[in-house]
Amino acid sequence: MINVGLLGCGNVGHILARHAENFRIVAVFDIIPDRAQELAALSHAEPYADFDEFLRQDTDIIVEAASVAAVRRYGEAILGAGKDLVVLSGGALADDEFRTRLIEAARSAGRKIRVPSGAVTGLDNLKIGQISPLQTLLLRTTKSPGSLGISTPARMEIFKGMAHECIKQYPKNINVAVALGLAAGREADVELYVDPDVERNVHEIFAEGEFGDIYIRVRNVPSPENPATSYMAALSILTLLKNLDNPLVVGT
Ligand SMILES: NC(=O)C1=CN([C@@H]2O[C@H](COP(=O)(O)OP(=O)(O)OC[C@H]3O[C@@H](n4cnc5c(N)ncnc54)[C@H](OP(=O)(O)O)[C@@H]3O)[C@@H](O)[C@H]2O)C=CC1
Ligand SMILES: O=C([O-])CC(=O)C(=O)O
Repeated sequence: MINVGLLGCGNVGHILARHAENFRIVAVFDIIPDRAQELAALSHAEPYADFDEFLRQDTDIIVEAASVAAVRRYGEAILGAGKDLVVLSGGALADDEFRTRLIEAARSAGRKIRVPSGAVTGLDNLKIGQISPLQTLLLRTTKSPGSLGISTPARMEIFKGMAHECIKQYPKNINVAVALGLAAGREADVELYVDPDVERNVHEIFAEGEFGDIYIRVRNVPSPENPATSYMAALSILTLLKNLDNPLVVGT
């Protein structure tokens, strides 16, 4: 059984706790200690208000489901402590200098940084872009205005540009764009829309290269406690944890 340390006790943290079947959450940490206490009670884990103490616990892997800021603040320490790290807030890796440092910390410690597919599909074979560069990589995301704290009567484009700029402006909403780029070996262009007529978080991926072209549309059900976060993101981490020890690896 894999011992997991959970960094971030919000919406995704709760879904993981409710479905912890082939792993055990042993330690939890959140910037808000009451949230850690509450989730610890639900998952039979120990809550920690002190991050260093959290890190000293007997965990194999730390799952980050907190924020871009949390990855930046704690990522290197987690790897340095000899733990693997699952990064859901992959937007933190848009910063070249930080990403290089984090990868170096993982290499030195002989550990892995795992970026789950999160709220999209297709990361597996978009990796062919690392071999045969993609000419086009575009993510068009549409969410409800309320999930971004915006009010508008009609569909509205709120961002158009590169992923590393978009994640600076919307760090809780477009981590998927950075993950796409990391998989494909080139940064994604992003168009971000809010639309009062959508009830789902819609991610459309357009890619083109020597291989041909791809169009993927993911129409995600928002998760119950945070409509900006798709339920699929939590399922993606559960799947990653389920397969960690599986000798059979399917998908590129
Ligand atoms: N890659 C992907 O596909 C996806 C990524 N995400 C990302 O995953 C993360 C988790 O999502 P979700 O569970 O819905 O978010 P929530 O806001 O529901 O939960 C996050 C929890 O982590 C806490 N937290 C934030 N920063 C820190 C920190 N520095 N140290 C400790 N705790 C911290 C939050 O506290 P507080 O509320 O005070 O900030 C909150 O309690 C978000 O960053 C989100 O953007 C989400 C969906 C898809
Ligand atoms: O959950 C989603 O649909 C995407 C998301 O919030 C993110 O990538 O940060």
